[in-house]
Amino acid sequence: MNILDEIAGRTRERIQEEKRKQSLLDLKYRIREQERQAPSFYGALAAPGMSYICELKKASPSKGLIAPDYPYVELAREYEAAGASAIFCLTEPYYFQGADRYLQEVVQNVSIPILRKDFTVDEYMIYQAKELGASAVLLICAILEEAQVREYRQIAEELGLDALVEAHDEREVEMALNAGARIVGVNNRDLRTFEVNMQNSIRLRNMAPRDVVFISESGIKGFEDIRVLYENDVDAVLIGETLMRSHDKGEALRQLNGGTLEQLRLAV
Ligand SMILES: O=P(O)(O)OC[C@@H](O)[C@@H](O)c1c[nH]c2ccccc12
Repeated sequence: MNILDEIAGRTRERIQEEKRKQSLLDLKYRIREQERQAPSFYGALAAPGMSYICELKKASPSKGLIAPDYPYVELAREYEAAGASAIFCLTEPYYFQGADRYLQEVVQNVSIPILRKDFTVDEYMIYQAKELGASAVLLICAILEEAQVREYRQIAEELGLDALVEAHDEREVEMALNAGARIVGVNNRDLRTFEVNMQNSIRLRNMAPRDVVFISESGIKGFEDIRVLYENDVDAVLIGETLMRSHDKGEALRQLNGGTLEQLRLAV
């Protein structure tokens, strides 16, 4: 069994437990009481120029512990001040050491959109994301059927959330588009082997129409990576480890952007 299937299985168990504490019906009821409308994730990324999405990730299966000290609210504020268009907040507890409350607190402390980064395997998780205040959810093609991607995307939409559909190869990009995805992320890291290849998103970019927001994810380390992606019509980049490990987030983003804030139009 590969790591992705393992995480998906563990997530199913976790969600079953959570449902026992609060049923889907109760959760739906709580959401109806909610007044806050989260900022648009799609809108933030569709802006002209390269958009930067920064990730809050304490640990990962491929890298182990990345940030022993994890002041997530402070980090989120730094990302926002540095010009990030959006933030991905890991909530998966067992492999990424995330937590729902990280997301909940971050949402209350920044005004840019936040995506709940988790392994969505049940509609319940989309309602949870809404309750936590997220602007978007992640749907990973490799652990879902096309019909599920479509259904989950529609549920998200009904709740006013965007869905980022993550794909890794031709077949999955096709699946994402068939399921009606408006935001497609291509992971440069093969979650089955952990290998990173930037050409992956460049190669797949042309499969998606121009109005689909296209995100290149993982393994992005410097300006050269970003420049090539930008020249190949990638709308946004998702950066985790490089930023988590840098002390000055503003300076790190400026370097990624080629030493300036203008060249690729980092939105500040
Ligand atoms: O830390 P990196 O190499 O910059 O990667 C970030 C992000 O792309 C990666 O964390 C990621 C991409 N897709 C995911 C799905 C689940 C968990 C994590 C991920």
